[in-house]
Amino acid sequence: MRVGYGKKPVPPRPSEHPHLDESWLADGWFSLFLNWLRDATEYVAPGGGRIAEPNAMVLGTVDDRGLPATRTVLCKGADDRGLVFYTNYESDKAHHLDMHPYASVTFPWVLIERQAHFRGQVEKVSEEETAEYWHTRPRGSQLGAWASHQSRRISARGDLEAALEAVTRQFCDLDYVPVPPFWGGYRLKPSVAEFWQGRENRLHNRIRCEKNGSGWEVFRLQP
Ligand SMILES: Cc1cc2nc3c(=O)[nH]c(=O)nc-3n(C[C@H](O)[C@H](O)[C@H](O)COP(=O)(O)O)c2cc1C
Ligand code: PXP
Repeated sequence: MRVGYGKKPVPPRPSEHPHLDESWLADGWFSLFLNWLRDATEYVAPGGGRIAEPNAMVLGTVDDRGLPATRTVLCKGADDRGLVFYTNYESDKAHHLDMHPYASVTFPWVLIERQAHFRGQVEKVSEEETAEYWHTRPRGSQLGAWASHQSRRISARGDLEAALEAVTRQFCDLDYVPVPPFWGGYRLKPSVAEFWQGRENRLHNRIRCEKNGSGWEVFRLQP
Protein backbone atom coordinates (compact mmCIF):
# COMPACT_ATOMS: atom_id res chain seq x y z
CA MET A 1 0.00 0.00 0.00
CA ARG A 2 1.24 3.45 -0.84
CA VAL A 3 0.89 6.03 1.90
CA GLY A 4 0.38 9.27 0.04
CA TYR A 5 -0.22 12.90 0.72
CA GLY A 6 -3.27 13.46 2.92
CA LYS A 7 -5.77 16.29 2.68
CA LYS A 8 -4.35 19.59 3.85
CA PRO A 9 -6.00 21.09 6.93
CA VAL A 10 -8.37 23.94 6.16
CA PRO A 11 -7.66 27.48 7.48
CA PRO A 12 -6.76 28.80 9.99
CA ARG A 13 -3.55 26.87 9.61
CA PRO A 14 -1.52 26.60 12.77
CA SER A 15 1.54 26.84 10.54
CA GLU A 16 0.64 30.49 9.97
CA HIS A 17 1.61 31.16 13.58
CA PRO A 18 4.91 33.04 14.07
CA HIS A 19 8.10 31.09 13.38
CA LEU A 20 9.32 29.07 16.34
CA ASP A 21 12.27 30.98 17.72
CA GLU A 22 15.33 30.06 19.80
CA SER A 23 14.42 32.74 22.34
CA TRP A 24 11.29 30.78 23.30
CA LEU A 25 13.54 28.17 24.90
CA ALA A 26 15.94 30.51 26.67
CA ASP A 27 14.76 29.26 30.07
CA GLY A 28 14.53 25.61 29.05
CA TRP A 29 11.76 23.43 27.70
CA PHE A 30 9.05 23.66 30.32
CA SER A 31 7.14 26.86 29.59
CA LEU A 32 6.99 26.27 25.82
CA PHE A 33 5.85 22.68 26.44
CA LEU A 34 3.03 23.89 28.71
CA ASN A 35 1.94 26.45 26.11
CA TRP A 36 1.91 23.87 23.34
CA LEU A 37 0.10 21.29 25.47
CA ARG A 38 -2.53 23.90 26.27
CA ASP A 39 -2.83 24.83 22.57
CA ALA A 40 -3.20 21.13 21.68
CA THR A 41 -5.87 20.68 24.37
CA GLU A 42 -7.87 23.74 23.38
CA TYR A 43 -7.53 23.51 19.60
CA VAL A 44 -10.77 23.15 17.64
CA ALA A 45 -10.38 22.66 13.89
CA PRO A 46 -12.74 24.58 11.57
CA GLY A 47 -14.85 21.41 11.17
CA GLY A 48 -15.05 21.00 14.97
CA GLY A 49 -12.41 18.27 15.23
CA ARG A 50 -10.14 18.19 18.26
CA ILE A 51 -6.90 16.45 19.15
CA ALA A 52 -7.82 13.17 20.82
CA GLU A 53 -5.74 12.64 23.97
CA PRO A 54 -3.47 15.70 23.60
CA ASN A 55 -1.42 14.35 26.53
CA ALA A 56 -0.64 11.10 24.68
CA MET A 57 3.06 10.59 24.15
CA VAL A 58 4.96 7.85 22.36
CA LEU A 59 7.45 6.35 24.80
CA GLY A 60 10.62 4.76 23.43
CA THR A 61 12.72 2.32 25.45
CA VAL A 62 15.28 -0.33 24.53
CA ASP A 63 15.24 -3.98 25.54
CA ASP A 64 18.15 -6.11 26.73
CA ARG A 65 19.18 -6.73 23.10
CA GLY A 66 19.25 -3.01 22.34
CA LEU A 67 16.07 -3.45 20.29
CA PRO A 68 13.91 -0.30 20.52
CA ALA A 69 10.25 -0.51 21.52
CA THR A 70 7.65 2.25 21.39
CA ARG A 71 4.13 2.52 22.74
CA THR A 72 1.74 5.30 23.70
CA VAL A 73 1.28 6.38 27.32
CA LEU A 74 -0.57 9.33 28.82
CA CYS A 75 1.37 12.18 30.39
CA LYS A 76 -0.24 12.66 33.79
CA GLY A 77 2.11 15.20 35.29
CA ALA A 78 4.52 17.84 34.04
CA ASP A 79 6.69 20.31 35.85
CA ASP A 80 10.22 21.57 35.42
CA ARG A 81 11.54 18.26 36.79
CA GLY A 82 10.03 16.26 33.97
CA LEU A 83 7.11 14.34 32.48
CA VAL A 84 5.23 11.68 34.45
CA PHE A 85 3.34 8.61 33.25
CA TYR A 86 1.84 5.67 35.13
CA THR A 87 2.10 2.01 34.31
CA ASN A 88 2.71 -1.52 35.54
CA TYR A 89 6.16 -1.91 37.14
CA GLU A 90 6.34 -5.49 35.80
CA SER A 91 5.48 -4.62 32.19
CA ASP A 92 7.91 -4.88 29.29
CA LYS A 93 8.59 -1.14 29.41
CA ALA A 94 9.34 -1.37 33.13
CA HIS A 95 11.81 -4.21 32.54
CA HIS A 96 13.46 -2.10 29.85
CA LEU A 97 13.71 0.85 32.24
CA ASP A 98 15.08 -1.36 35.04
CA MET A 99 17.95 -2.35 32.75
CA HIS A 100 18.44 0.96 31.00
CA PRO A 101 16.81 3.93 32.78
CA TYR A 102 16.71 6.22 29.76
CA ALA A 103 13.86 6.87 27.35
CA SER A 104 12.38 9.21 24.80
CA VAL A 105 8.85 10.56 24.53
CA THR A 106 7.23 12.27 21.55
CA PHE A 107 3.95 14.20 21.46
CA PRO A 108 2.72 13.94 17.84
CA TRP A 109 0.32 16.88 17.62
CA VAL A 110 -0.19 16.36 13.90
CA LEU A 111 -3.48 18.30 13.67
CA ILE A 112 -1.73 21.51 14.71
CA GLU A 113 1.47 20.69 12.83
CA ARG A 114 3.60 20.51 15.95
CA GLN A 115 5.69 17.91 17.70
CA ALA A 116 7.55 17.95 20.99
CA HIS A 117 10.24 15.39 21.71
CA PHE A 118 12.19 14.69 24.91
CA ARG A 119 15.01 12.36 25.89
CA GLY A 120 16.48 11.72 29.27
CA GLN A 121 16.88 9.66 32.37
CA VAL A 122 13.82 8.01 33.87
CA GLU A 123 13.14 7.39 37.55
CA LYS A 124 10.21 6.07 39.53
CA VAL A 125 8.10 8.72 41.26
CA SER A 126 7.62 8.44 45.02
CA GLU A 127 4.97 6.11 46.45
CA GLU A 128 3.17 9.21 47.74
CA GLU A 129 3.01 10.74 44.26
CA THR A 130 1.72 7.47 42.82
CA ALA A 131 -0.92 7.16 45.56
CA GLU A 132 -2.09 10.72 44.99
CA TYR A 133 -2.64 10.01 41.30
CA TRP A 134 -4.06 6.51 41.83
CA HIS A 135 -6.87 7.84 43.98
CA THR A 136 -8.02 10.18 41.19
CA ARG A 137 -8.55 7.23 38.82
CA PRO A 138 -12.02 5.75 38.29
CA ARG A 139 -12.58 2.57 40.32
CA GLY A 140 -12.96 0.57 37.09
CA SER A 141 -9.47 1.61 35.94
CA GLN A 142 -8.07 0.76 39.37
CA LEU A 143 -9.61 -2.72 39.24
CA GLY A 144 -8.38 -3.13 35.68
CA ALA A 145 -4.83 -2.40 36.83
CA TRP A 146 -5.14 -5.08 39.54
CA ALA A 147 -6.55 -7.58 37.03
CA SER A 148 -3.95 -7.13 34.29
CA HIS A 149 -0.44 -8.56 34.45
CA GLN A 150 0.53 -6.12 31.75
CA SER A 151 2.63 -7.46 28.87
CA ARG A 152 2.29 -11.12 29.96
CA ARG A 153 0.63 -13.67 27.71
CA ILE A 154 -2.96 -14.74 28.36
CA SER A 155 -4.71 -17.50 26.50
CA ALA A 156 -8.19 -16.00 26.19
CA ARG A 157 -10.10 -12.74 26.68
CA GLY A 158 -12.35 -14.65 29.10
CA ASP A 159 -9.42 -15.17 31.50
CA LEU A 160 -8.94 -11.41 31.70
CA GLU A 161 -12.62 -10.88 32.44
CA ALA A 162 -12.49 -13.60 35.11
CA ALA A 163 -9.49 -11.82 36.66
CA LEU A 164 -11.48 -8.57 36.76
CA GLU A 165 -14.41 -10.34 38.44
CA ALA A 166 -12.05 -11.84 41.02
CA VAL A 167 -10.48 -8.50 41.99
CA THR A 168 -13.90 -6.83 41.98
CA ARG A 169 -15.02 -9.39 44.57
CA GLN A 170 -11.74 -9.08 46.50
CA PHE A 171 -12.15 -5.32 47.01
CA CYS A 172 -15.97 -5.09 47.14
CA ASP A 173 -16.03 -4.19 50.85
CA LEU A 174 -13.42 -1.44 50.54
CA ASP A 175 -14.31 2.17 49.79
CA TYR A 176 -10.86 2.71 48.29
CA VAL A 177 -9.03 0.23 46.12
CA PRO A 178 -5.40 0.12 47.32
CA VAL A 179 -2.49 0.91 45.01
CA PRO A 180 -1.15 -2.36 43.57
CA PRO A 181 2.46 -2.92 44.68
CA PHE A 182 3.33 -3.48 41.00
CA TRP A 183 1.91 -0.17 39.71
CA GLY A 184 3.21 3.38 39.73
CA GLY A 185 4.66 6.36 37.98
CA TYR A 186 7.86 7.19 36.17
CA ARG A 187 9.31 10.61 35.55
CA LEU A 188 11.37 11.27 32.43
CA LYS A 189 13.79 14.09 33.22
CA PRO A 190 14.61 15.74 29.88
CA SER A 191 18.24 16.41 29.09
CA VAL A 192 17.34 17.01 25.44
CA ALA A 193 14.12 18.66 24.23
CA GLU A 194 13.14 19.44 20.68
CA PHE A 195 10.19 21.42 19.38
CA TRP A 196 9.06 21.06 15.77
CA GLN A 197 6.68 23.30 13.89
CA GLY A 198 5.46 22.47 10.37
CA ARG A 199 6.19 24.97 7.61
CA GLU A 200 5.71 25.29 3.84
CA ASN A 201 7.87 23.24 1.47
CA ARG A 202 8.97 20.97 4.32
CA LEU A 203 11.20 23.80 5.58
CA HIS A 204 10.00 23.19 9.09
CA ASN A 205 11.28 24.87 12.23
CA ARG A 206 13.21 22.72 14.68
CA ILE A 207 14.64 24.16 17.87
CA ARG A 208 16.49 21.91 20.28
CA CYS A 209 17.75 22.56 23.76
CA GLU A 210 20.27 20.42 25.61
CA LYS A 211 21.05 20.56 29.28
CA ASN A 212 24.40 22.21 29.87
CA GLY A 213 25.33 22.27 33.55
CA SER A 214 22.60 24.23 35.27
CA GLY A 215 21.47 25.91 32.03
CA TRP A 216 20.38 25.00 28.53
CA GLU A 217 22.15 25.26 25.19
CA VAL A 218 19.62 26.23 22.53
CA PHE A 219 20.09 25.80 18.79
CA ARG A 220 18.23 25.45 15.51
CA LEU A 221 18.36 22.30 13.39
CA GLN A 222 17.77 21.88 9.70
CA PRO A 223 14.43 20.24 8.99
C1 LIG B 1 -3.85 6.52 23.84
C2 LIG B 1 -3.17 5.44 24.67
C3 LIG B 1 -2.79 5.74 25.95
C4 LIG B 1 -2.17 4.76 26.75
N1 LIG B 1 -1.75 5.12 27.99
C5 LIG B 1 -1.11 4.19 28.75
C6 LIG B 1 -0.59 4.57 30.01
O1 LIG B 1 -0.65 5.73 30.43
N2 LIG B 1 0.02 3.61 30.75
C7 LIG B 1 0.14 2.33 30.30
O2 LIG B 1 0.69 1.50 31.02
N3 LIG B 1 -0.31 1.96 29.10
C8 LIG B 1 -0.94 2.86 28.30
N4 LIG B 1 -1.38 2.51 27.07
C9 LIG B 1 -1.10 1.14 26.60
C10 LIG B 1 0.38 1.09 26.09
O3 LIG B 1 0.46 1.71 24.82
C11 LIG B 1 0.96 -0.32 26.03
O4 LIG B 1 0.17 -1.16 25.21
C12 LIG B 1 1.08 -0.96 27.41
O5 LIG B 1 1.54 -0.04 28.37
C13 LIG B 1 2.05 -2.14 27.38
O6 LIG B 1 3.31 -1.70 26.96
P1 LIG B 1 4.65 -2.57 27.17
O7 LIG B 1 4.25 -4.02 26.95
O8 LIG B 1 5.60 -2.06 26.15
O9 LIG B 1 5.11 -2.34 28.58
C14 LIG B 1 -1.97 3.45 26.24
C15 LIG B 1 -2.36 3.16 24.92
C16 LIG B 1 -2.94 4.16 24.16
C17 LIG B 1 -3.30 3.84 22.74
C1 PXP C 1 -3.19 0.31 30.86
C2 PXP C 1 -3.25 1.80 31.13
N1 PXP C 1 -2.72 2.27 32.27
C3 PXP C 1 -2.77 3.58 32.54
C4 PXP C 1 -3.34 4.47 31.67
C5 PXP C 1 -3.27 5.93 32.06
O1 PXP C 1 -4.46 6.57 32.03
P1 PXP C 1 -5.48 6.55 33.25
O2 PXP C 1 -4.71 6.63 34.53
O3 PXP C 1 -6.33 7.77 32.95
O4 PXP C 1 -6.25 5.27 33.14
C6 PXP C 1 -3.89 4.01 30.47
C7 PXP C 1 -4.51 4.96 29.49
O5 PXP C 1 -4.97 4.37 28.34
C8 PXP C 1 -3.84 2.63 30.20
O6 PXP C 1 -4.34 2.11 29.06
